[in-house]
Amino acid sequence: MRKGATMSSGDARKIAEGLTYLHGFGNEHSSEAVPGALPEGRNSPQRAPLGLYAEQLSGTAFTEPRAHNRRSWLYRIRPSAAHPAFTRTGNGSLRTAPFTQAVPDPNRLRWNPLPEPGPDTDFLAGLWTLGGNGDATQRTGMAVHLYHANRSMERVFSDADGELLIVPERGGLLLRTEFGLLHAEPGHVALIPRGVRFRVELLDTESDGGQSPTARGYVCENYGAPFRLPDLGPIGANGLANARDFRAPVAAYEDVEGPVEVVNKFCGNLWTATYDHSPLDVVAWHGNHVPYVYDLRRFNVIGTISYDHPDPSIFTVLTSPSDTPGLAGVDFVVFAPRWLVGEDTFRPPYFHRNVMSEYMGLIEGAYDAKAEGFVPGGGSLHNMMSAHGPDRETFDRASAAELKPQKIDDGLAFMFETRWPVTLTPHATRAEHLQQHYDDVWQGLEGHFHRPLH
Ligand SMILES: O=C(O)Cc1cc(O)ccc1O
Ligand SMILES: [Fe+2]
Repeated sequence: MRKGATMSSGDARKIAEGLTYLHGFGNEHSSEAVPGALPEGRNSPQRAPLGLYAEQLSGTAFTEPRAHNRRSWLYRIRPSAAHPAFTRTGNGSLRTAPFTQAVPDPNRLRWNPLPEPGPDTDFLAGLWTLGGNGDATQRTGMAVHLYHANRSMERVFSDADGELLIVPERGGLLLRTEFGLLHAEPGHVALIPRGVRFRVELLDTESDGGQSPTARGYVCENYGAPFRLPDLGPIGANGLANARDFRAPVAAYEDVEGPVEVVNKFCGNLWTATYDHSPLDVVAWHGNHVPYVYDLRRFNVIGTISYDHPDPSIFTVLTSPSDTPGLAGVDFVVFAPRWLVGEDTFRPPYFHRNVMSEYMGLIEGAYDAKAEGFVPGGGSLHNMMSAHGPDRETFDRASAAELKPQKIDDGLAFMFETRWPVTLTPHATRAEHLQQHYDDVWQGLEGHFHRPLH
């Protein structure tokens, strides 16, 4: 039995709240849980320190430009190669690109939150794929997943198909990774790089009294180039998500012998193997292919101080560039608390049709383009060129509002914006929580044209 298998969510919370971190996105970090575990001056000495095994984990091709190259060196009790064969296991509600089973839908679509999970649902079992694009085997595109869980994972998971951007909406998470531990609460995001093994444990909250923690949220699975911070151009050297606010774990390892189930997502399917030890056995590491947590409230929001509503690209936290400059495979965008001061300006999001496809979710509160129906844990999809924008109520209110400086601080929404249309999974098209009359929010936007008199 692994250490921690009987740990309560209260104990996990104590651990989560006591964690220390390394700071900075993309840094060449290093950490050792035992002094002397990290070799000096070379990556792969003839004998690694303390009898550990040295192993490289590559997130980009060896030959990619230095500025974008991602890899880490891990010094571990057993090499990752020491494992039995994987065999297929059920995929649950997890699906992978290419998404070919449903016809791509030009309609505006909106979902309520996932229903409560069935008994004994861990994070992996609770993943429910909404849709996506590209092809995981080609390392292009992305998938939108939601999750709901009511128990901590005991097994370990890794995703060969892409990196995972986890966006908790309900319930804190303790992420035990090969690199160490991370704590993510609603309002934070966690980024698990491709191939990194991890386990998600649920943290109790005051409201559940430690009895039955539940967790819910969103996941962007990015099959493409690893997320990076966007260039800032004329904004300057600072702003948006500041690199130093990304926190990486310090090394922490499990020295555990005995059966541990390890599940590997590979080209769309889940494969399982029972190891005779925990693969979270990394005693020291260095590199830049590392997991992070980031508090979205640290986002330095930049917007107009004169007039007009800037395009939401100004709210980009992380971007996965594609092979066309400026055209993201997927952008992760946050609508964080901010002041609106634009003069003679329709301040909420404008009406628009976008070549990019927009999946939006809500972590907390409300969103300034929608008066009702877009709720925390729910989501909307406005696919390529679909016409959308403020609902009628928002349009009426914002068109008449007195334009005093106004603080928007009653919500936290986000968007996964992707260059390819999002095709749904069959279960997303027929889900009970798919709203039936979303189009109605734009009903009653009547013509007010002052026609010229002839
Ligand atoms: O559709 C949305 O709500 C997202 C969005 C926000 C915004 O401020 C401008 C354009 C846009 O697509
Ligand atoms: Fe939009």
